Amino acid sequence: MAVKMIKVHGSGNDFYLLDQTQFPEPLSDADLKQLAINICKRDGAGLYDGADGVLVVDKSEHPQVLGRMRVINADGTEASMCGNGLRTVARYLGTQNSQDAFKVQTMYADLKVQAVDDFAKHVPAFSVEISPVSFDAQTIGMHANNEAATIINEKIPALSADLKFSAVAVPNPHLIAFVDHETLVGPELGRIGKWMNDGKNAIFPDGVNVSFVEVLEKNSIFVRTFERGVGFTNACGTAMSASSLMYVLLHQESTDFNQEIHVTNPGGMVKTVVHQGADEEYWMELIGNATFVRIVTLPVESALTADYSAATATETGEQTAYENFVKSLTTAK
Ligand SMILES: N[C@@H](CCC[C@H](N)C(=O)O)C(=O)O
Repeated sequence: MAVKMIKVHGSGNDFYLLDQTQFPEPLSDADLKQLAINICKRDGAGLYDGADGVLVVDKSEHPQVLGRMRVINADGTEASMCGNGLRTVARYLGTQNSQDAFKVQTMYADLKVQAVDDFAKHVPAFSVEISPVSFDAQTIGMHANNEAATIINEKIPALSADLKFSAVAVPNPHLIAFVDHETLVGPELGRIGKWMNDGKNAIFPDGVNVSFVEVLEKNSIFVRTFERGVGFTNACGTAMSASSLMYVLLHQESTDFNQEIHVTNPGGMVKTVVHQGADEEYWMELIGNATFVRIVTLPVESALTADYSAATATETGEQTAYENFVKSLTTAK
């Protein structure tokens, strides 16, 4: 049996999108895990250029929901949410069903998605809802500062003598520190990210996505992320949304809710808007590219045994358009 997948990305955070409805029977969770571990490997060991994860698309029985997204990280673990991935799944389901605005089922919530104006020619874009938000240590899976119930802009001495962190689930767990430029590009993010995702540490036993954020100017931030289950990534959509939330909450003297925030990352840029709902709950809009790079086909058995000799690929041409878009951002500065 052949499997068809689309290589997609949002801000260079790249995935294989796998529609389970193409099979008479969906792949088992064990097979999905093995597939992700195999095909996502980098440096020529995986399928083409590898990936940060696999986005599994399936049917949803929920009302007004066009499909369900599951996120399998490159190491085979499952994540509760993926912001960059959700935009590409939204594009996929929207095209299939000829709809522009609908909901997608994710692990903890049915999230609103909507097609928006292209970022540039052949750079289609989507806006997706990021929620629910929680600062609760138990929800985040955090055991820090003598079992503190929340950590918002506070030092965690076990992690760093200098940096202040905020821990937030959106709903996947994030640890965020606002830093200067030197720290942003320095080794500290890798040290903390690797350590907090080693599966042995007592602070985040289930791992956490760690981001360093530099404020560039009003409503403009740069976010660099070490992702749980992946490592350094070009961009993490939920991290950029969580960082935008912390930016608004911690910089109330100069910004506020409902304002557009420009978020740059090593792979490109997105826009975010932080909202506070009627019941005081926070939610974010994440707006960015949803690029389809190539269509890949190979026998399922080959994917499960990491044999890519029979794989075929058709390029869409969108990657060149995306790279030109990113170049134009640098030239515009
Ligand atoms: N890249 C994603 C987040 C993927 C999940 C993360 N690695 C986790 O385990 O929580 C995004 O764009 O949000």
